[in-house]
Amino acid sequence: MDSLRIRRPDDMHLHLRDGAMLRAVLPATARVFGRALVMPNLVPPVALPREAAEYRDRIYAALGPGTGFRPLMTLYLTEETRPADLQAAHEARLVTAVKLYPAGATTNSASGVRDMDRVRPALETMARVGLPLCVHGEVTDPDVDIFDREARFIEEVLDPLRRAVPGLRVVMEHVTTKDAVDYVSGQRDMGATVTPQHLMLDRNAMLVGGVRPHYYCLPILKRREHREALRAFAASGDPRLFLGTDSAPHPTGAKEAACGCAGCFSAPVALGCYAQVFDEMGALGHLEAFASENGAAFYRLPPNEGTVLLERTEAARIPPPLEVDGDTVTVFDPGRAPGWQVKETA
Ligand SMILES: NC(=O)N[C@@H](CC(=O)O)C(=O)O
Ligand SMILES: [Zn+2]
Ligand SMILES: [Zn+2]
Repeated sequence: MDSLRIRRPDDMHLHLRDGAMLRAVLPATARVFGRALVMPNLVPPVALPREAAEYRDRIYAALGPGTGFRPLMTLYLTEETRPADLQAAHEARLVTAVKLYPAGATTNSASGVRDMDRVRPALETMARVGLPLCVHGEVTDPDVDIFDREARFIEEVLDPLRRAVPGLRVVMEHVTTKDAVDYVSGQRDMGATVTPQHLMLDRNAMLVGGVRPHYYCLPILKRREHREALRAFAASGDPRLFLGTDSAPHPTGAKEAACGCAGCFSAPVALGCYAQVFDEMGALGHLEAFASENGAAFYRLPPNEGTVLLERTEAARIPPPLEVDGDTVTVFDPGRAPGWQVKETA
């Protein structure tokens, strides 16, 4: 098979940022994806319905006319979030999900949750009205090794939370471990996203022969056996798993620094990277469900109209850095040609 036409996909985990960065990175996503679940970790966070509406309007303004792209908005859960606001934002169809960041877990998570008991009423309201919770699944205890933080989160936070609030639909975002795969598979009311980098790379790629800051993201790349578990899970066609790039642009200067920040800007090459992985796994037949159906079904949205045509190619090139505000944003490069690229959209 040298080309593959699939229904237009959705990116169910995307960072668009704001201002000049938003304008620079948005076209790469809007060209390929029908919709994207837009993460709320701006500074300050998108925590109130009014802020989500204003952010949505800024995204539409940056998009300009003539694209069919639609941002799906999220709210940032804080210990001050009012359950009534969540219900109203859900009923007005303003937001598609609510995002839980454990305080301090990742980029721009300082306003996140410290004490899960304080958000229990919000979670109960969400379960009642059918508003999903997306989680950044890492504990933040400084005594827990960074490579163990996802597994510990499942045990100590995620499973207790799901037992305490039955019926709450939860997406474990950017899964990185076999532990997450083992937990998610077989559960009801659960979804999971996985990024291109966690399917393609392990921690050796980041650390052997020199430190590669453009591979540094959170949760951090793990050892190979975890990557293999993620690839097998994707190749299995499990309907719980769907496409969420976690494309997370940062200025090149902020990544190539003594204290570089976390996030890979993968949007321009993401769909080709996923296709490459499914191809390597002999599972291209499951790519369309992963990219274009499972996420929409989880969020109870109709699938997109339209299609994208992917072609197998030796000539796929990683695009040059984008220029933003006197700096650049470096595009994720998995270190081998993605092997597939988007030829056209219809
Ligand atoms: N994944 C990352 O490493 N960074 C994301 C935040 C996140 O998704 O955790 C970002 O906003 O930069
Ligand atoms: Zn995250
Ligand atoms: Zn993210």
